[in-house]
Amino acid sequence: MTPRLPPHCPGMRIGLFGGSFNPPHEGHLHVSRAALTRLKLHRLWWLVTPGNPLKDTGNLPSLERRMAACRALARDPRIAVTGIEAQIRTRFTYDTLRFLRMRCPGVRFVWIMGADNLLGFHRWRHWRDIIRLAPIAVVDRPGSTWKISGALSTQVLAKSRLPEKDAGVLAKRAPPAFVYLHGKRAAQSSTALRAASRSSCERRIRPSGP
Ligand SMILES: Nc1ncnc2c1ncn2[C@@H]1O[C@H](COP(=O)(O)OP(=O)(O)OP(=O)(O)O)[C@@H](O)[C@H]1O
Ligand SMILES: O=C(O)c1ccc[n+]([C@@H]2O[C@H](COP(=O)([O-])O)[C@@H](O)[C@H]2O)c1
Repeated sequence: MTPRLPPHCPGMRIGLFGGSFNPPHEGHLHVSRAALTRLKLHRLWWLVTPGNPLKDTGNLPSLERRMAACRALARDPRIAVTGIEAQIRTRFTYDTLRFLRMRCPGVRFVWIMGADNLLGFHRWRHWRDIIRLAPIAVVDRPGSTWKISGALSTQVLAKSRLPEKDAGVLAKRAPPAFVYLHGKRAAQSSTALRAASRSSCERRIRPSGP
């Protein structure tokens, strides 16, 4: 199947924001707005993963369900919700970036992720090659800020780090190029939302006492 991609053209600056989105939440919107504004992007594509290769995906809702929830939340005309990775039959960012670079010549892609993902980035398949395929922007997240300085990936990326004030030119830089975006942080997480929905469900089914 030839994947259908959101509208794009050479010269466009497009952020790629991969995630499980199980479920999507305000934190995803916060990252999206920060990336669009501070990196001066024209568009942001949410890449809803068929399943993170490093997570247990046994209870992951279907791609269709997660994409529908993403569409309901991301009501910004600059954000496109996509299932590109399922269409090209991969779960690996390296494959996705290679595919998109080949398929969309002239488009300036930037890989976007939260700081927690940077901590485990050295476990991603071909992570050192990913760094050469697209500039990377990391958005700060509560719980990860102070830990990232010790991360192997941060140390490798340090050589290519731009000062935060230059974030607006990241998309035009040849990779490797990296920026860490501080500022207002969002505390929301899918884990917390899943836990909240489990406990409200348990309260509903628990007998109400003697
Ligand atoms: N509040 C947040 N602040 C910064 N980045 C975030 C935030 N929430 C999610 N992200 C980033 O969004 C991307 C997709 O994350 P994901 O869909 O797994 O959400 P999550 O809240 O991290 O989920 P989970 O709690 O299940 O791990 C990742 O790069 C993650 O770091
Ligand atoms: O390519 C990899 O090896 C790899 C390993 C772990 C995560 N990723 C990608 O990281 C993105 C964020 O995943 P998640 O589950 O933290 O939302 C998502 O696009 C995953 O496909 C990619």
